Amino acid sequence: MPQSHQQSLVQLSQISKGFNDGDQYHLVLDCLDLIIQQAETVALTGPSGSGKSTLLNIIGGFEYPDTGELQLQGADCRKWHDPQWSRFRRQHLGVVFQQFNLLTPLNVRDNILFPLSLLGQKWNDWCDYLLQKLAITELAQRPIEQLSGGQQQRVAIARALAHRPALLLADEPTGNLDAEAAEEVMQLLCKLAADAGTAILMVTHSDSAAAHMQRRWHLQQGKVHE
Ligand SMILES: Nc1ncnc2c1ncn2[C@@H]1O[C@H](COP(=O)(O)OP(=O)(O)OP(=O)(O)O)[C@@H](O)[C@H]1O
Repeated sequence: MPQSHQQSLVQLSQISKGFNDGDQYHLVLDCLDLIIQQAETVALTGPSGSGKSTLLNIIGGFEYPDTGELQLQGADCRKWHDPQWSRFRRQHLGVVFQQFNLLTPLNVRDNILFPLSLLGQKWNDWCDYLLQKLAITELAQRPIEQLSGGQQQRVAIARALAHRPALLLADEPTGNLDAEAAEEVMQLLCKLAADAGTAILMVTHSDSAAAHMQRRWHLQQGKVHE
């Protein structure tokens, strides 16, 4: 994949996306333009139903736009199909959702190892560092179902950053936590992403979570306002 220091990590040009609702077409994203630079952190806010998750899904290749251009690290993704998207996600993308999507039959360590093993990588010092910083070292052998919501959230963050992705997509990553835990997790997330050189695009309804990001975008009526 082509790369240079000046190259944007994510570039959306004139992206539109809508859904059929009965016999009505509902336009959700309306000719959106946006750029995310390498290692930049961005909060995405907006009313419920404004299209925040749809936008994240398009950038992650989980949904396709109706029209417009999407470039990731300079590569034109319009014609990508599953093998290319899967490869990009495995190598360059980390994802943290509100429902952590951890593999419940596995323990903490194996959940974090999983994305690495798909890349042919082994457990390494960075994994130990993630566990230590997230205060889950003691839980490494514990099955996921025996963890609290806050502990699972930390495992989800470790798993998302284990392969040092270029971009982390986070959808309400502190949505299940109380205010104090949310603040702590946001601080950790930002520090670890900075250590890994990872850019973040984070959907949130929380002003205090958004304040941790360098930039803040508000999505309303299909457009992003800064
Ligand atoms: N697969 C789909 N089929 C039909 N409509 C959809 C689909 N996905 C999303 N929508 C609609 O698109 C609009 C945007 O949804 P989206 O989930 O992106 O909003 P959101 O800003 O993330 O909302 P929230 O803050 O409530 O999570 C909503 O009206 C939703 O009903």
